[in-house]
Amino acid sequence: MRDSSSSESLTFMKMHGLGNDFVILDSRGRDAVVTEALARGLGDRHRGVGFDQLAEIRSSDSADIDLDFWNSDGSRAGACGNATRCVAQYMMDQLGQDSLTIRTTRGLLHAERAEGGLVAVNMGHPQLGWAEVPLARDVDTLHLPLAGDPVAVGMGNPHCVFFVDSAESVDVAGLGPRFEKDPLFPEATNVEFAEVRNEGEIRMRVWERGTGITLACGSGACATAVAAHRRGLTGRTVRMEVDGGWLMLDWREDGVWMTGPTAHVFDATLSRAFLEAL
Ligand SMILES: N[C@@H](CCC[C@H](N)C(=O)O)C(=O)O
Repeated sequence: MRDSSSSESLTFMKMHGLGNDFVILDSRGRDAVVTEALARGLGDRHRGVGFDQLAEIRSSDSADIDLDFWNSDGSRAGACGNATRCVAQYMMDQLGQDSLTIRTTRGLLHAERAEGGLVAVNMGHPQLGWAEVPLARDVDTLHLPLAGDPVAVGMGNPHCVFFVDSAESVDVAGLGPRFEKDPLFPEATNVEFAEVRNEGEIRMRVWERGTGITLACGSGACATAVAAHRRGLTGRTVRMEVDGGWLMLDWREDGVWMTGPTAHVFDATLSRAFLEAL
């Protein structure tokens, strides 16, 4: 999907990782095209294309690519694990490489092909201090002063992880937006509900900041694995079942690795009329 822009139209890819779905624009070799209005317009599942996140690939002078993310409400996201894996798959195929370096606002990330056609990405070291998450004030990130005793973890974006007896019975649509905008999180937060099945397996459901319920959240899966290990509930390696399938998480010396599938659904072109109406 190169040569993706002209004054009249804009081509894009639709990909997903476990049903966490993305519109991806390849803007290498040209000026960035994404604005808040474009993200919101494209993110509309009725009048646009629909996505959980929009990712824009840019030329990089310090990595294979630079990568920026937006949520469907037009807000910026500092990290998106599943979109990073999808873009890595696309770029590794296109460049004929087995690994890729990606510069995001989170820092330099490393992705590589994994067994069985899966893609792994090192999402970096978790941010465990209150100011890094970020939180509004100095509190213990392992026991937030909120109902339900959640854990806060930053993965380049904020996460609030609740441990529950049954993930299936949680009212994610009701509780998610309530905690997303809690004043303890000055930049709002993603909200995860995790049921630890055993020390190597977690069931997790998620409410994403700026998007709502999604079938998977890669950075949320990383944050949940970190929170569970910090609480002494699991080892450093876990299998995680999300609504869209399974992810593997491994909190290593060099960061939190996440491995899972990606899918390229279609390529298409936005009409000039759509772009002009934004
Ligand atoms: N789906 C993502 C996370 C997307 C960003 C999030 N909604 C935010 O605003 O931080 C993932 O796979 O990590």
